[in-house]
Amino acid sequence: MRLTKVLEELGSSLKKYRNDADPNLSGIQMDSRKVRPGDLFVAITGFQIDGHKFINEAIANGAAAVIGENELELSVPYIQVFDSRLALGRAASAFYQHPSRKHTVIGITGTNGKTTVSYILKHILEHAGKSCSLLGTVSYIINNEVYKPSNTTPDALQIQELISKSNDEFVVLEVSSHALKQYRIEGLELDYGLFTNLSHDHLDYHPTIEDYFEAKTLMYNYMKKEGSAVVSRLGEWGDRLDSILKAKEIPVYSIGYDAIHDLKIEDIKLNGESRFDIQMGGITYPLTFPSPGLHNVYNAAMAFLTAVKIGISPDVITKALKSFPGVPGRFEMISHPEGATFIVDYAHTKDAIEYCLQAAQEHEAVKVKHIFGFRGERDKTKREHMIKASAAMSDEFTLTFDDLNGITEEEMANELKELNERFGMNKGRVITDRTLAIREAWENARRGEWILITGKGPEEYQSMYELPTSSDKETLLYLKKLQNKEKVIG
Ligand SMILES: CC(=O)N[C@H]1[C@@H](OP(=O)(O)OP(=O)(O)OC[C@H]2O[C@@H](n3ccc(=O)[nH]c3=O)[C@H](O)[C@@H]2O)O[C@H](CO)[C@@H](O)[C@@H]1O[C@H](C)C(=O)N[C@@H](C)C(=O)N[C@H](CCC(=O)O)C(=O)O
Ligand SMILES: Nc1ncnc2c1ncn2[C@@H]1O[C@H](COP(=O)(O)OP(=O)(O)OP(=O)(O)O)[C@@H](O)[C@H]1O
Repeated sequence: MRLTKVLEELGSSLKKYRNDADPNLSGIQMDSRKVRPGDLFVAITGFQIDGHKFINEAIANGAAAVIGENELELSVPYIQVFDSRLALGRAASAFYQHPSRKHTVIGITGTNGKTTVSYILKHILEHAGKSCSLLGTVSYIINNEVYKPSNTTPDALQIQELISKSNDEFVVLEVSSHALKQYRIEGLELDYGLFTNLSHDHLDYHPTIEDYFEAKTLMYNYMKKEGSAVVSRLGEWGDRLDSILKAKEIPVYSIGYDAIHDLKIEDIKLNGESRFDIQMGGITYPLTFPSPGLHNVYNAAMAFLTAVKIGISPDVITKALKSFPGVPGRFEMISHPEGATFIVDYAHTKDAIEYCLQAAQEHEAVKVKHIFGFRGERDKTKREHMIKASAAMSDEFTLTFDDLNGITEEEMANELKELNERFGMNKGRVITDRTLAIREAWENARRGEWILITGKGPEEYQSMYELPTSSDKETLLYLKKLQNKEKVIG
């Protein structure tokens, strides 16, 4: 593609174009190390490092043109822009010929539930005989091929490239607030924009919860003309978003507990699996959903309403929900030979912990134990609330290491001790070594107990383990195998 073709799409982000050569571009890169002859290099002012420092390297590697924010004279055509991240999205979309226009694209934002709702939607769509790509925290899946994720929402370049490879009719993608602030979905066009909920999280990145909410609303700047929103109005943020979207004249379909909503949830019965009714258009649909917990009722309801709007029949959706296999690392159960149940769950907010502990209680557990920790520098303000939730709803809990992420073992150990003393209500203790904490729980597990281990799904990049496994689930499976072996040998 010619450089001028890309330039046409930069719109108001273009500041200055300093060369009238028009090279044919063979690719786009934002990392100088990946530049091949004929590529367009986009220099990003990063959080860690300034990409403009690598322009010479990019040119030495054969860059045919460069986009950047600084005032520069270069030996190749240089396009100066106001914001390189924004320009990157637009340029990548142009280069890959606007791939999102060829698919029905569903963006999902919110604090919790994005991964779960995306998996439920993919399952429903496939049940209805349709194909669906998925981009999110656990994996990127395109044409049934699984790629290891770099982020919850990939960078703009990767999004456009992956979607351009997709032969699937639908694309479901998780849209994080980080991604929205960093223009990672610039150049993407959405058919449906889903909002799950908002709660205390990522306040290390967003100065206030208002800023966090505002970032979430940015997703709706990327709707196709005929696009619509599906909003959970089970909380105040959903109500606020509803007003904002109506002011923008974006059609909103909502879920809630009242008849004013397009989908009304009622008659919830939680006992391991979830049974509940959905009222839509004067018809009641009784549903069974195998993933435990009230939060999963909400997730299933969001997916139900979205699927109906897509045009899938409620009968097909009902059947699909009943056979939903669950999401890796979300309330995954591992049975203990003595009759206890271990659960691995990715809960890392106060709300998520409460939903999970409530779901364990629904099973009439003899005792509910909880093992969890905190990520290093991230979100220090939410730790107190997570401990309070656990102290209020579990019978006992263990604080342990999670990702240390920027702080030392000693600092984290002291923090766990101090937080436990202040907010643990004498129910907590600290075992810093996570593997040891899990092993200790495994060895002491008794019939009827539920032991919830939260904070880590299967995502490898979250791992802080050295040995012998890379996730909480693998640790449990390893202990189980070890115990079975010991039994055989004994
Ligand atoms: C803090 C943050 O959000 N950083 C994101 C940001 O990185 P950055 O562009 O600032 O990276 P940088 O290292 O400063 O590099 C600047 C530029 O120099 C370039 N470079 C660098 C070295 C070199 O030799 N040559 C070169 O050209 C780099 O390719 C880059 O373009 O832009 C990158 C591209 O989009 C992201 O991958 C990266 O996410 C990092 C890995 C990250 O950890 N982000 C987290 C906080 C995040 O985004 N999380 C959310 C979900 C959160 C949740 O819900 O739990 C997510 O969507 O994943
Ligand atoms: N609708 C919901 N409301 C509150 N908590 C939820 C909801 N759905 C899931 N959870 C809890 O949050 C955890 C993370 O769920 P999920 O991975 O679906 O969310 P996410 O938005 O993708 O999270 P992240 O952005 O951090 O990857 C789950 O393991 C569960 O404990």
